[in-house]
Amino acid sequence: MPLLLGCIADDFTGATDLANTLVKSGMRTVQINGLPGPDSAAPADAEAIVVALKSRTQPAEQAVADSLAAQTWLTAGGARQILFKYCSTFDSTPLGNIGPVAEALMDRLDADFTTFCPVFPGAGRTLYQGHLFIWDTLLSESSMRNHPLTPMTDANLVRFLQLQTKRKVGLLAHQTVRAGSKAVRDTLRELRQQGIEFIICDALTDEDLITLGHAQAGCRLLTGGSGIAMGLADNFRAAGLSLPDSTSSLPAVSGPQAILSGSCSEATLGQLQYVSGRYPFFRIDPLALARGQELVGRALNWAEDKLGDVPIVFAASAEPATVKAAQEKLGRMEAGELVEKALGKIAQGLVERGLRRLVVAGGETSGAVVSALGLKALRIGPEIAPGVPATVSLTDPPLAVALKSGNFGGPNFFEKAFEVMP
Ligand SMILES: Nc1ncnc2c1ncn2[C@@H]1O[C@H](COP(=O)(O)OP(=O)(O)O)[C@@H](O)[C@H]1O
Ligand SMILES: O=C(O)[C@@H](O)C(=O)COP(=O)(O)O
Repeated sequence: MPLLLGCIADDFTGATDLANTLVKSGMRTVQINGLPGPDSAAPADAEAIVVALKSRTQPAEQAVADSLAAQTWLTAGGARQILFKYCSTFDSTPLGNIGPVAEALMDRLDADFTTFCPVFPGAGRTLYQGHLFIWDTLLSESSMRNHPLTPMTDANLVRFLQLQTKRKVGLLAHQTVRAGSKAVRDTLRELRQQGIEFIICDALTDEDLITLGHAQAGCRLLTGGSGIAMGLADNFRAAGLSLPDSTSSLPAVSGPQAILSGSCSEATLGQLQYVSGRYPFFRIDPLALARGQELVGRALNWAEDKLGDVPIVFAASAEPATVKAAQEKLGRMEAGELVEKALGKIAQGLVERGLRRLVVAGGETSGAVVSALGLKALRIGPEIAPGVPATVSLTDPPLAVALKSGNFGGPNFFEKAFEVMP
């Protein structure tokens, strides 16, 4: 079966979230971590490939360059449609990177418009009249307003995306989505005739997302959260490209287990609280790292007699006031990088000491850890929680890995992850 769908995810947890949706919709999917070399071949049996980048928080120019390189590779591999995946909470800053990356992809693919829909009802993300809600709360009033790298303080995505682009941004409202795919297609055409090239799409339910997906059969580019992928497999089937059912079984991986967390999201803080006292816990303090304390070595010595069946935890995660204090001393990005580097080195040290089963919390953190470990590709398995699948790395020996987006999962997520992981 040839490659059908090429996806570019702006972070690593987002990539596994999308790959999870694609596998559930019946597409054989492989996740590639980081930019593939221009000469590396696309995996032969994948119908969908998700390239995981760390472009959410890069300078916009770099994010654009990496995204275009990923698109070039995917298109050369045969992808008929490109999906740019960003966060269901639209994580970005007024400077980008969602707008600039979408513009560059549109130009490259010669598309005259593209749609934006971060909606993920399973995780409580809905969009109504252009306003993004997290369950019953506007994005700007949710804990996302305190995000360490991309604080989100405007729930009106039409207004917010307009700050990132010179293209005219408009809205495809929920009434149209409810009216079905034909109404969506007609309205997209009308909006384009009015000179609107960036179209934010309302959606409240999985059904709405499927309608939006069906309406965009054959479009070269679409953008959104993982939910926008729900209807795409149907389009390929309808075009006569029969997809065999993908299997979500993974090879069993046994051995010592650990959790690495750099996520400061509310859900992660609750999940860490749940395991503190149950699992051995080592705290990483960015201020201590900045003072040059050899925390990585200490963490690995501490782990030496604890690595085993009971997961051990390394976490820098902290409440907003503590994060703010560290950022004021070190800088926002600098504090993040210090922590990410330390967690990456700890992950390397743990694998050298026999670690085989790993859960990472946080998108940026996952990017840093997976890159430090050189896990170039992941096979996607069963779902642990909405948006978080169990995966196994295509390395020798394989590692069982779960990459958890900051705000995903219930309070007992970590416990559940080790149960579901193969
Ligand atoms: N105590 C801390 N102080 C400052 N920054 C931190 C702290 N702990 C983690 N960070 C940084 O915060 C960022 C969290 O982002 P990420 O890993 O994407 O988590 P999430 O998925 O929850 O958004 C990372 O760059 C991480 O290194
Ligand atoms: O769409 C989502 O919410 C996730 O797939 C995602 O991208 C989350 O990012 P992090 O919270 O930074 O892990």
